[in-house]
Amino acid sequence: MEALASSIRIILSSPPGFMESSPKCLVLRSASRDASSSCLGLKQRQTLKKTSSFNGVLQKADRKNLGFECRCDASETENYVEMKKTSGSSARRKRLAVFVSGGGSNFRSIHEAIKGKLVHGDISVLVTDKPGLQSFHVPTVASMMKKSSSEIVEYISSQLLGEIIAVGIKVGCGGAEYARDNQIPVVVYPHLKSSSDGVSTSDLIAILRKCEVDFILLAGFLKLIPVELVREYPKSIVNIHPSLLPAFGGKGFYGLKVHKANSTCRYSGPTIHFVDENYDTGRTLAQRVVPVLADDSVEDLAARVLEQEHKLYVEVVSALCDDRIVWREDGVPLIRSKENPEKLY
Ligand SMILES: Nc1nc2c(c(=O)[nH]1)N[C@@H](CN(C=O)c1ccc(C(=O)N[C@@H](CCC(=O)O)C(=O)O)cc1)CN2
Ligand SMILES: NCC(=O)N[C@@H]1O[C@H](COP(=O)([O-])[O-])[C@@H](O)[C@H]1O
Repeated sequence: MEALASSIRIILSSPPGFMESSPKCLVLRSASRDASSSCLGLKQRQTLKKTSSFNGVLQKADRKNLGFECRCDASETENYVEMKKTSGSSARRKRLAVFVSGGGSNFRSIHEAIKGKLVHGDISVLVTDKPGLQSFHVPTVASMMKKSSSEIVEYISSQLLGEIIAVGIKVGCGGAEYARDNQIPVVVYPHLKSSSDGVSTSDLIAILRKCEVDFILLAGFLKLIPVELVREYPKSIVNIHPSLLPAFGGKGFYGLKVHKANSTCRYSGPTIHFVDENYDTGRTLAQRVVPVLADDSVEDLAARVLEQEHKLYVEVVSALCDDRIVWREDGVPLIRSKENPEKLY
């Protein structure tokens, strides 16, 4: 029982971005992260709901995503005036959609660069394949927590003000939480067959158009972007991959799996590429090289690559927002240097 108590903390309030809870609703934040989720930064929250209309509440919460107003920063208006003064053009700041599935550290570093005025764009919407709240039966929660149902019921009953009707787990991701904490609208995509969550590709395209999104940034997003979306945003979707493509790319190569495969080499590093309809086969735009050290663990290598990812993605997004991407006649995309406009790299 102590082990269970140590891995679950009870929060008797609704954290921001969480649906309103009834007096009998507890939010239990589980600190436990199993191996399969470690690369996704998966956090689990458990919610107890006295009502049987749990899914109804979920659907209402998720319907908000479809009706949300696209975000238009006050700062954006202010910067727009600034750009009009300096450039004399009526070009507005670029609008970005970021797609995540996990911890969202690349998303956060881009957002921080925007706040630090290193990137002259704005994030209008965050898209994630991780749904909001989901309701599970107690036995399912028990198997997720690797406990018996009676242990789950006994522990939670000991903490509860009333009896248990259902237990819900919030299977979210750090990126979505960061977005909610920073008032960035969150859309769940793709539509999940298992529940009412998520929008269809055509709905997503409509939302992105409504938000006047210029560029889509994939940052740890683990689903294949369908050809309809790729065609809707030609030369406007980029992805970051944690190896020097074409090495260790393609289906099955994501998260720590990439670093495990790469650990047999002497060098690694992030690649940012334009997205086509297949995994990791689009035109490479930028790369950075890091050494693979003899005594590196997979996690050591992942951390070294991730540090360079954050820097490289900010550099690339800055170039995208400044219209500094140049397509060579053979179809190779290059970046025009900010400091020396004569220089392409
Ligand atoms: N059309 C494209 N979609 C996506 C691309 C792309 O280049 N073109 N890049 C990926 C990101 N990625 C590598 O950078 C990548 C992500 C996921 C996979 C993968 O094998 N996924 C599994 C499912 C994993 C899960 O759902 O947990 C699979 O498809 O079986 C490979 C590469 C994003 N989308
Ligand atoms: N093939 C896709 C892939 O493996 N992407 C990788 O997922 C991680 C997401 O981290 P983050 O959520 O902290 O940005 C990053 O290392 C990114 O390169």
